[in-house]
Amino acid sequence: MTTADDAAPTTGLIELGAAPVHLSAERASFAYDSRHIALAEVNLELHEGEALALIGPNGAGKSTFLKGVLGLIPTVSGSLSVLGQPPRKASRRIGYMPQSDDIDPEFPVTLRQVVMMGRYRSLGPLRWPGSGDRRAVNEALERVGLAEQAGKHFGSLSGGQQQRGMLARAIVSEPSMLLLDEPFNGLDRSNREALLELLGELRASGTSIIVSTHDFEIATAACTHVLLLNRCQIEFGTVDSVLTSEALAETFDHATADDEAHGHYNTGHGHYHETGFRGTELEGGARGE
Ligand SMILES: Nc1ncnc2c1ncn2[C@@H]1O[C@H](COP(=O)(O)OP(=O)(O)OP(=O)(O)O)[C@@H](O)[C@H]1O
Repeated sequence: MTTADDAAPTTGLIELGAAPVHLSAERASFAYDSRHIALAEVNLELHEGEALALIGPNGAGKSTFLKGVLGLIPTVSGSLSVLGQPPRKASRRIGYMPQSDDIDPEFPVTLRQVVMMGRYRSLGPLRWPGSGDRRAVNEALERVGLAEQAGKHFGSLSGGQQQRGMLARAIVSEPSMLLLDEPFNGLDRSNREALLELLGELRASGTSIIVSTHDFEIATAACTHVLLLNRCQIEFGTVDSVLTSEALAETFDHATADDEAHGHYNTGHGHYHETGFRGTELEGGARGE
């Protein structure tokens, strides 16, 4: 058995002319405690500039996978290499936008200060932000269309603006890889389109992206690859090859069967019915029909 930390560092270049490998998982399994595997047997490879959508019901393991890539939870079997390194060592080169944030809206902090938090890891313990850091913050705010709000109290911004601020924080250190947990939730159409455009620009500059989403339209518009999950890998491949009605049925129906059989995890089956995810996208919008 190998673990992430045992994985041999690679140069990231697998063959002449190939794009560098940014993420490589071989039978990787993740756990929060020693008794329960939260997500089992992931096998995939993602290259520079590619984008991966994580799709599965509630409790399927999407956030768990992101935490595994960040090295916040261990790879308990198999191996995971991130940017050619074990996950914890690569985390400085990763930008992360969590699903919900820990910033109390009452906390007296400006948007500019929130974005500067994204520079602290690269600043190190004994260095104050310099002009380069301030320039990076301004540029990140510019990219998400919030330059004019920089001095505002973070808590006074709208929900969509706060989300864009968190995205600015995730990209301010120019990460090689960007992880986004449900970034499109609650965004209106124009904010969604602006985010899609920004993700396209980041990919064109070589950033790889992993995005957890419940939205097929986003997966198709923003991503090159899809990982279907339900506590284990159901399927991985290019968007066109994976988003078939059969694979989606397996991902979501399997959830119901397991949930009923074992009653031990939240599949979110009802949620997908309620939102029309299965009723609309699976039947009408899925590929391969
Ligand atoms: N901090 C934790 N400690 C122990 N188990 C956890 C923890 N967080 C998640 N899990 C378990 O790991 C499994 C996968 O959960 P995860 O949050 O990764 O799913 P998800 O696909 O991101 O769900 P959602 O769409 O609801 O955000 C679930 O069984 C969940 O209960």
